[in-house]
Amino acid sequence: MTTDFHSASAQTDGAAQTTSRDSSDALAPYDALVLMSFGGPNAPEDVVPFLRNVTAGRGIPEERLVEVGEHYYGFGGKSPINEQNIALRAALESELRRRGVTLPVLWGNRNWEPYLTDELRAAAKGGARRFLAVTTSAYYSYSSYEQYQEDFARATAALAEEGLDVRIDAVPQYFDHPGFVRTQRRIVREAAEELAAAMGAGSAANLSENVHILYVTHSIPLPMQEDSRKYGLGYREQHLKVIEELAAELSSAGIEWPHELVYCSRSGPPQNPWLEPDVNDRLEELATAGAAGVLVVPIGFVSDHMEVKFDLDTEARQTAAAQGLAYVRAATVGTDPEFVSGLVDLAFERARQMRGETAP
Ligand SMILES: CC1=C(CCC(=O)O)c2cc3nc(cc4[nH]c(cc5[nH]c(cc1n2)c(C)c5CCC(=O)O)c(CCC(=O)O)c4C)C(CCC(=O)O)=C3C
Ligand SMILES: [Fe+2]
Repeated sequence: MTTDFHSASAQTDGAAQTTSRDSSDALAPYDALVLMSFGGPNAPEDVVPFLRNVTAGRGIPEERLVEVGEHYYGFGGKSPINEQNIALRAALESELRRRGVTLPVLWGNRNWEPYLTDELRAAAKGGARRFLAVTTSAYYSYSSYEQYQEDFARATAALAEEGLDVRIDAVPQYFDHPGFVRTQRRIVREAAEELAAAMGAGSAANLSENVHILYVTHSIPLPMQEDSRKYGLGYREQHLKVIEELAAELSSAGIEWPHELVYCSRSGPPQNPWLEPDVNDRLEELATAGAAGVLVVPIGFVSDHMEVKFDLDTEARQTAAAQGLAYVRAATVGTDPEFVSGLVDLAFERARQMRGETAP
């Protein structure tokens, strides 16, 4: 997998030097687009060193690390996230080519190979200097946004020490961007029909049983939630804004199921408060209150990585089954063409701003 990437990057390093500005004007002054992500293990022997990278100095209890390690071992020690990022990188590249842009698309991570700093170094040695990053998180908070900004600063500083003067800018988070929201609208409509079909109804609008929608995102500690309010809308409220749009979409299709925002993947010491309720707790409560089915919509995640595969497709699905609830988990945006095209629109927009053609 890394081999694949390195051969792609070897080609693109050359391109950064030789590509004429003409074909790449839409992203000038940038020399490359960078897909920035979290990273995940590729094999069982990667799991412990990966978890050490993630939690370095962050006070995650040992029991939690063992538990999360088990999630990865349960999937052969391999996170799905890397293949998903390889696919997203390729989709971004195709969309750029379709629009006549020949710039390379690099892929770098915070916690596992290919590491951001290494990928930037290779590109910089090929002559690239200015990078525009797109991250795999749609929302603003310390973990989903600022930590990536810190990664960019750290990589830039490390390369400066080596005499490589690079600069990285990023597109804004995109939870409220049309490419993301329209894709989620389509996804939620399709998933509602899937649940209706699973429950034997002809259509979602005609489903008369007691069904609920649980929109799911990654829990964060309450102080991190509080801090995220500096972005205008806090982390939780950014999700509520997306949910409002999705509820309107469903309503226009005659689907008025009750819905709420719930959380998964809580970690940290039990005495520290995190955003609640947990998806599993709500599934049990809803079943007790007479619900017959649930639609779980992972709006907090852009692809089916470990939180989705384990916390939702494994654990929450089991909870629902034990309660006799019909359960459908909606797709994530993944490499949906409308989503990918929206990311490229954002990159073009950022480049226009950088060239002084539009106001930031
Ligand atoms: C908001 C948020 C996103 C954003 C949504 C997004 O970006 O999609 C996200 C993404 C991810 N988090 C991931 C994995 C982990 N996160 C951890 C720990 C933590 N996450 C937190 C928050 C978030 N995390 C927090 C506040 C912690 C504890 C403190 C800390 O350590 O900062 C831990 C340590 C063990 C544990 O405590 O669970 C692991 C292994 C993976 C990879 C999955 C894969 O391999 O497929 C991905 C994409
Ligand atoms: Fe996380």
